[in-house]
Amino acid sequence: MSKLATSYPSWSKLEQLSKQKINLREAFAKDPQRFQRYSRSFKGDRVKDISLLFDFSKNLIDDDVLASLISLAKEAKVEEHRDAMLDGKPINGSEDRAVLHIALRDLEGDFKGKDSVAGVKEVIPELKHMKEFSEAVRSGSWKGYTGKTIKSIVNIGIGGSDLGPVMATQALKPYSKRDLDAHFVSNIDGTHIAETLKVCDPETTLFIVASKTFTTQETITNATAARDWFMETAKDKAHVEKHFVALSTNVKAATEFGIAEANMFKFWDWVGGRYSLWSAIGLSIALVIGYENFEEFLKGGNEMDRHFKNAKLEDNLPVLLALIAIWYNNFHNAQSQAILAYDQYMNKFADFLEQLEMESNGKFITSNSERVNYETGPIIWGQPGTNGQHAFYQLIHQGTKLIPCDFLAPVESQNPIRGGELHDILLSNFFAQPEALAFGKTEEEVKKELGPKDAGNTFLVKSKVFEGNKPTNSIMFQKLTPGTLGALVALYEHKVAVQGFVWGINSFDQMGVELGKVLAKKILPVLQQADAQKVDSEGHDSSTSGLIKHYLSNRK
Ligand SMILES: O=P(O)(O)OC[C@H]1O[C@@H](O)[C@@H](O)[C@@H](O)[C@@H]1O
Repeated sequence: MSKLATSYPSWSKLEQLSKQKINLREAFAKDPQRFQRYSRSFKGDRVKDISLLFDFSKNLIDDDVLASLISLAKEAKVEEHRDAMLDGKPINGSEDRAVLHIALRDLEGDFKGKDSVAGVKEVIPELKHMKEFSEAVRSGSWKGYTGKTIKSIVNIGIGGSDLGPVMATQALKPYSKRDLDAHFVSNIDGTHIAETLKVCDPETTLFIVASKTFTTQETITNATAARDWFMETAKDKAHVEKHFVALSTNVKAATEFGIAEANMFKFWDWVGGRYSLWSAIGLSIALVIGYENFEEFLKGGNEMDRHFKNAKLEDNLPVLLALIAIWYNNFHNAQSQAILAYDQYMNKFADFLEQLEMESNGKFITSNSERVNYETGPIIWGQPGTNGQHAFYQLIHQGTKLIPCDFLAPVESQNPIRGGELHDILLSNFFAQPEALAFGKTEEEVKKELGPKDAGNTFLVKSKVFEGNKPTNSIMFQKLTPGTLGALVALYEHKVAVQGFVWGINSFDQMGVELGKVLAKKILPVLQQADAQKVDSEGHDSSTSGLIKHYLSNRK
């Protein structure tokens, strides 16, 4: 059973340690080996193109802090929780489910403990189905109802059934089949599907209805709208099977929607939505980058799984990433964390991590049903570099909030424009920003720089001071290959799990998304009946009633 994290001896020790201010200028000056001491490298042993360098030396840590964070992980039994997860124990207690996204990428059978869990043995046959189907569509042997090759795919899904595929297809665009357009429709705002259908041809479009539960209102409604649009041209229901496939754990509901069993790609209840891009939900990824590349992506995830299982805590990348974030979240009052990827292909990476981290760890109840008396998951946000530099970095450098940042960048660009000049400029920024954040600029330095003419202008001088001491992680990877992306995603997945283990919460349910859904379902009939009189009898507060009535009396 999980305890309150504040009950661990190391928690109090860390509270003490957080009172001693670590100054990064002094720490680096004192220790020429600081980078060597606080960085780790990681190489794939099966997927050879994976090579990561994780530098955490620009953090407000020293050996004492690090040792106490590691002790905290031990006291919270992170290794035992990890092993229970990898063994397929039902660690998602509120739903009594195993948490086995690792099984989806365990192609070589490294994790035996999970094999008795129902569904695990179906992973490989289901992958075979995805392989055959994606190859048929990509090669052109799968034809639409008029005998034409598929030119567009439209993934209709939301949350985990959207964000992972969107992020990964963007990230791996260099590996994509350029003559196959991929679209993603998620929002129930009719604009999303309308604008997508405008650029699609019913004869050459394949719709992928992606929904774990197959009950999600947005997805089922958008899929129904897509089917209506398709039927306007195709007329005959029998043509649906050439143009609609389903990705789901709910075979019954997908069948009721009219999707033939042969066009269903299954997964299992032990795959959480935000962990589902490795499952059938990744079909759009396989279609875009090809099955072999998709498999490399899976293998990259598995490289990180084995590292997570085998590396000692001091060298374990997900553990270190998690503990460092806990250090700021719980001992320095940091409310948020920024994800800053210096790779344009990763422009959806922060969006993806938003769900991964915030839906997983935005919880106030421990697995022991106690209310936590400490902060849990931070707010995750970000934009790719260098765009963010010209937008919100001002606040990170000189604002009043502490925002720890993860900087990520590839050594090799996929697009070495002007002989690599643009990439050098990009990377010069990737190196410069964490340096500026860590070391800042003192008043003396500002005065010196301004020279005698302006050094007496106090407001100017003070405005130009950078206090520095802002913590960052830097993660460099060789190149954004499918394997590397797999390893990076798994790195963050396990980071989230470790944090949940320390905070004693269940990172694998998402009860907090339910209440709003229930209330919306109650309000919808009132909007459909357009009965403004009835609104008052529905028992809403005056604000909600007022807003509904405003809508009903003003809509056309
Ligand atoms: O894949 P389906 O079942 O449509 O769910 C889509 C999304 O729904 C949300 O409310 C959350 O529960 C997410 O975790 C999930 O990914």
